[in-house]
Amino acid sequence: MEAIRVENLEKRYGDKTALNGVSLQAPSGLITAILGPNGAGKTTLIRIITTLIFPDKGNVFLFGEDPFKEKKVFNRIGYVQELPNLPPFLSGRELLELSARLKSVPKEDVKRVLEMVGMTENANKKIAKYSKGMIQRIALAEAFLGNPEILIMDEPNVGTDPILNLRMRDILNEMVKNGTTIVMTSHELEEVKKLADKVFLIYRGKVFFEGTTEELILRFIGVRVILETDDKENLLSVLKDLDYVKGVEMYKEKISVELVRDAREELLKELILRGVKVKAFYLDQDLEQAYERAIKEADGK
Ligand SMILES: Nc1ncnc2c1ncn2[C@@H]1O[C@H](COP(=O)(O)OP(=O)(O)OP(=O)(O)O)[C@@H](O)[C@H]1O
Repeated sequence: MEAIRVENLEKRYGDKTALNGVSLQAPSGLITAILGPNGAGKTTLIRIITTLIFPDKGNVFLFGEDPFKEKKVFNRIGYVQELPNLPPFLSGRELLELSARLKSVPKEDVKRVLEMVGMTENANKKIAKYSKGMIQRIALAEAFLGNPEILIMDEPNVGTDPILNLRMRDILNEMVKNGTTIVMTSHELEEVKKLADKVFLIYRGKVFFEGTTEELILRFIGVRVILETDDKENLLSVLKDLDYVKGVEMYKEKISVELVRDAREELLKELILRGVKVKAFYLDQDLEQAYERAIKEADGK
């Protein structure tokens, strides 16, 4: 069953349409990423799911319940806002203790979440004195309080350093293993590629693509295999004979081979059979390029 279901959401700000009929489902116990260029409608969607704003039309269901009617469902959710605006006069620890009380989470959990985000040492400093990354860490810690069943994060990687990103990946994977459903928006495609089980690409208030990152790559780049060999001549002569090879591009050490269909196995067998010594053979996984092409297609270019 899906933890989050959104049906036909519409939202206008004056004459600006932010959401133009968005439907999506976030499957339970998986990580779903919402992608899209600036202004696509991602934050508007997250704000409606978390009931911070009302939609003009459409429905939201969290565990099958309407959160606009069943406020109790919020005890089961952790939420990280885009560019969190935390009270500067509190320390990180004070904020978390306050949140724990509001969420009816035992105070001891504050220690655990501070450790998770590496903020134990800085916990007693006032938020006013925190760096951007530290604020983000505390916002994440707040969302982790009480082990939420759904974790919703709007651009969690803004301001975070590579060490935290690495740690975050472990934390999120661990949470998912324990059954948490995660929904995040992000412009950090490398993080998305490593984390997301499913992505929704939003463009001008509509879902333009839904699938895995691999499917996004296959649809917008096609099947491209990257080969590395010291035996380029032999390789090229084999490739010339194969009707499923659409194009070949040469780079310094690599050769990119575009296929008309997913004939990876056949190609590898053929190369081995004809004695081409292949050092590396892998699918082109350039999510950034696939994303760029998807946006161009969405834009009708
Ligand atoms: N409070 C508001 N008043 C008026 N227009 C708004 C408001 N909030 C968002 N918009 C507009 O709605 C559209 C969607 O904005 P939204 O913030 O949801 O996009 P986003 O995909 O989250 O963008 P970003 O990647 O830049 O965070 C944009 O055109 C934006 O200008």
